[in-house]
Amino acid sequence: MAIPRQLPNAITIVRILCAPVFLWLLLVDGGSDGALRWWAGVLFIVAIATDGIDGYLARKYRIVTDLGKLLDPIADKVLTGLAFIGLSLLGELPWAVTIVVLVRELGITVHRLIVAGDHVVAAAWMGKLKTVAQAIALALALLPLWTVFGDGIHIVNTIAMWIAVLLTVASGIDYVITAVRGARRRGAAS
Ligand SMILES: O=P(O)(O)OC[C@H](O)CO
Repeated sequence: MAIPRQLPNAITIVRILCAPVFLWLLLVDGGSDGALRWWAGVLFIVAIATDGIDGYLARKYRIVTDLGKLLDPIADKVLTGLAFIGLSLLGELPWAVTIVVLVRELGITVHRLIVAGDHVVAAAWMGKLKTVAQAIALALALLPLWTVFGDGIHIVNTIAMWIAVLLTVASGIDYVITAVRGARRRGAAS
């Protein structure tokens, strides 16, 4: 069975378009734990879940494109970045955490775009693990689960967020080390 060649990239673009809608749902009533907050959390989970689907379809049907390779991580970062910003705007996450995450995400994105003409910086395994950890931590923080499980859930949320932030920093350092080693190798070869 064949699928339209542009389907994976179309899914990626839908993920980007979901991001502002999700942020609006989160902020529109001040982040209160009503229906809109639940919808914000559900939309975030559905949108971030498509991250696995577009990549899977592209690989399965051998329709991986350079555009897709660049667009896919950007779509993740728009969605997770707005989630971090939204939680900080609501006063539920320190801005220091959000800034550290945004600097790391922006850094790897700018690096990818700068070297794109020369080589592709593929997502490393630690980067993929980081995205999963961020998705779990953000989903836990966005859904008003305290209305179901009580305030104890905040301890789980805090631990999940720490794991996500540590992986974010560690995977950023991993990319820097890989980039420096690659530059040295290319320098030695020329
Ligand atoms: O390491 P990053 O920041 O490029 O993220 C990895 C991608 O999100 C995996 O889809």
